[in-house]
Amino acid sequence: MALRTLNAKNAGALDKDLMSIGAFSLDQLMELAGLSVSQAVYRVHPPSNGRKILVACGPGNNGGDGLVAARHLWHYGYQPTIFYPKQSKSDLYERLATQLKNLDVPFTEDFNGSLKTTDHVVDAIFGFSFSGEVRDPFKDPIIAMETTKVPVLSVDAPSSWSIEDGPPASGPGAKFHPATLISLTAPKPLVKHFTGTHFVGGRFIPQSVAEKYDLDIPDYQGVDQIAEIGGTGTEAKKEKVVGLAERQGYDVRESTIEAVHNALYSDLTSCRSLVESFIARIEAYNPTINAIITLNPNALSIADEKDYALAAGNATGALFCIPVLVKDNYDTSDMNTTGGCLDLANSQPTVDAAVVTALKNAGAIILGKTNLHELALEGLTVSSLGGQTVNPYDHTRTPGGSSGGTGAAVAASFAVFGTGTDTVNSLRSPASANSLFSVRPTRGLISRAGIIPISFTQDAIGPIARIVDDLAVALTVMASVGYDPDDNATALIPFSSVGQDYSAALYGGSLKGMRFGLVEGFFNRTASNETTPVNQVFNGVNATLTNAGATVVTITSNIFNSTAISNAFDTQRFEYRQEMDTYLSRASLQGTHPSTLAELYSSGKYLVIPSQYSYVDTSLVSSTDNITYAGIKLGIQNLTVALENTFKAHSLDALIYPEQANLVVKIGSPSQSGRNGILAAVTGFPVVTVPAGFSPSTADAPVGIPIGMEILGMPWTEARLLNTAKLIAEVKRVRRMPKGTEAAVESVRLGEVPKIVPDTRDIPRAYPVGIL
Ligand SMILES: NC(=O)C1=CN([C@@H]2O[C@H](COP(=O)(O)OP(=O)(O)OC[C@H]3O[C@@H](n4cnc5c(N)ncnc54)[C@H](O)[C@@H]3O)[C@@H](O)[C@H]2O)[C@@H](O)CC1
Ligand SMILES: [K+]
Repeated sequence: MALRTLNAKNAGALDKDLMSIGAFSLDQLMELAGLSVSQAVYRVHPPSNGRKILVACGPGNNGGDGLVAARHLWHYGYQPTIFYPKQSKSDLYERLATQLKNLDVPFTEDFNGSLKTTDHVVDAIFGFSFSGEVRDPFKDPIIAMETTKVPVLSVDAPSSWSIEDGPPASGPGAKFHPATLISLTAPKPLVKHFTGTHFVGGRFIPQSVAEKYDLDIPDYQGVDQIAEIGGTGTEAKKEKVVGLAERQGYDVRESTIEAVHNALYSDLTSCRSLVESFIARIEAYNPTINAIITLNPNALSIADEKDYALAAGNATGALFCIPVLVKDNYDTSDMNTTGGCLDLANSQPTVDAAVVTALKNAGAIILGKTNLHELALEGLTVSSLGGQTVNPYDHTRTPGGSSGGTGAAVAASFAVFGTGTDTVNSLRSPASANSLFSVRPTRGLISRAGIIPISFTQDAIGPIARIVDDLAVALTVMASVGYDPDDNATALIPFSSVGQDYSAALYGGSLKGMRFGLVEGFFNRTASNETTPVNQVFNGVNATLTNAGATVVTITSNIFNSTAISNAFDTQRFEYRQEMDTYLSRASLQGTHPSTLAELYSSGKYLVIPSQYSYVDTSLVSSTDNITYAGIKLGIQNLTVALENTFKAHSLDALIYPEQANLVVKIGSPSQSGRNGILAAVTGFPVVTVPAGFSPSTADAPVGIPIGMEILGMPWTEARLLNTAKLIAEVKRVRRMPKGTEAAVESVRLGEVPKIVPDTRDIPRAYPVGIL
């Protein structure tokens, strides 16, 4: 919106009224003005963009605003330097200068010299009482601001501009176009000529005064002293652009990394608008899906930094401005990391997980954290802190798990992609149940440092996405951590996989001539409403692959029995307690949290599903010293050899099988039964999960319930698996949006990131909290 303007004469009269009718003192008005200036600086140039701020102060009240702003900026952690060549001798100004000197804020006489080392400039030289041509000693600083590449924020007016008519026709300031302007109390007529980012600061004007001068009160948000407004500035451009974007069909639903980058780099949208669009979807649909534990309170300011970088030509990173949701068992230094467990509600890592750092370094915006099956121990995605996450395709069903919050959120387009962890099934079950792609990498490919652990042998982490291409970019970034001394398994990475670009592997190749082993032991051939749809979808997969020229061999070996593998080789109960005790006792884990697993399970603030009571009870007393553990590790080696031999015996490119032999279970079920993740989990072989089809449509599941396929390959063959997944996705287009979250959501300008409170009211009664 464009606000009504105030000419110089009325601006002066308004100030007088504020002091007489309004009963404000000059000190107060200046304090409020300077405070709003400091907030505007923070908004356009957060400290992470560079802390050095050069504040140019003129001889009048505009200069006073600059002195006040500098003091606030110092307290926000900036390092201001003051250029104040014509210092007023009045008591007010001397006190303002003393206040700065008491903070050791330096004063400089060398504007041009200081400009060379500063990160941002505040122009508080002249305000609404400026007239005529600029006189010394201010000519040089204005010429310097005109030409510098350092961004400038002008207070009330770009100094040298006529209050009514804008920039002078010639002389100093004729080409002065600051990046940002903050109009105090109300915009002046000169804003017609201003095209940058425009704020108004004046959240103290009484209604009576506003009415007398016919002023619009802008829409201040939260505790902000400032509001960004439209008119001819950037905001207007953004508003126009959003409208254009809608007309041209750009939409965050089902958006991909490439689509987001195209929109951003062709100026169809801004990073902030993008983030707002995803948040709008979360606000609209999360109350039903309950997939989010927390949103990142800094997401919008990070987006602003990205926009600033983009404007400056510094948009770098494969994930520049890509909103990503991470499972809440990934350590994040700016959000608690809870594992969905009430007893970890206030557990605050001070160091990001290695992969979180990698995602941020690649430009991603960590939009928030997703619910999971508590501590990632099962696949129903219910937790004492996060409640029950709901499958967006069928609200009576679970979203799979344990990374079910990520699965449901990505399916509902709450972010471009998300991350998960997988100890037995947890990256694959949510992909399968939400018509998504995921990769469980070879053991060691991605560092697990800073992830709430379960099992050194079985834990793996990876991305979940709506298309293979995004999965490949995300895997490339997550695997870029490489060897990490904090996770010994990363020492296994072969040279050929170090720094690999998985996107490059997506092109070329053909299904023709490929050989797939269809694992018969991983099906449930007893006909039922829950199993028949899976079997029928796989008949279709078989036909599609065969039609594309591939050979599908049925593998009948009796080693492929998930229940038997699980009973014989699962290592979790031996490794869990030691791993968790190490995680919980690290010095870098701050906030309040238990320091051992035993302490956690004596708190009463946890949820364990009854079918896992004995597993957790055993874990609390067992360890890797247990005599049976060595035998199990040996057994896994034998299984690994048998698996390799299956590949060799049939000249296979990959094994294929349903992630789950039945449909994803209903909410309230005793467990997520029928899954086949254990084979890859214990052997450490990589799996890419792809959507395979849907069950028939029903009233509860209008587009059907998603059914997913695992493609398991030999170690370190992620590139080939992704290529295969892409080829399959090309001949078998499966993914569809969930009906319930299908509608577009109009986004709104947000002053701050809304707080999301997970819904724990619907935890099924079958899972009592605090019982073990
Ligand atoms: N008066 C108030 O109560 C408030 C004033 N505010 C600030 O005060 C500003 C207005 O303050 P002032 O009326 O003191 O005036 P300004 O700060 O706009 O500047 C006037 C000073 O600049 C000098 N000057 C004018 N034209 C010049 C030229 N061509 N070359 C060199 N020097 C020139 C004048 O001699 C005078 O010393 C507003 O724009 C705003 O920033 C805000 O703090 C809000 C409250
Ligand atoms: K100014």
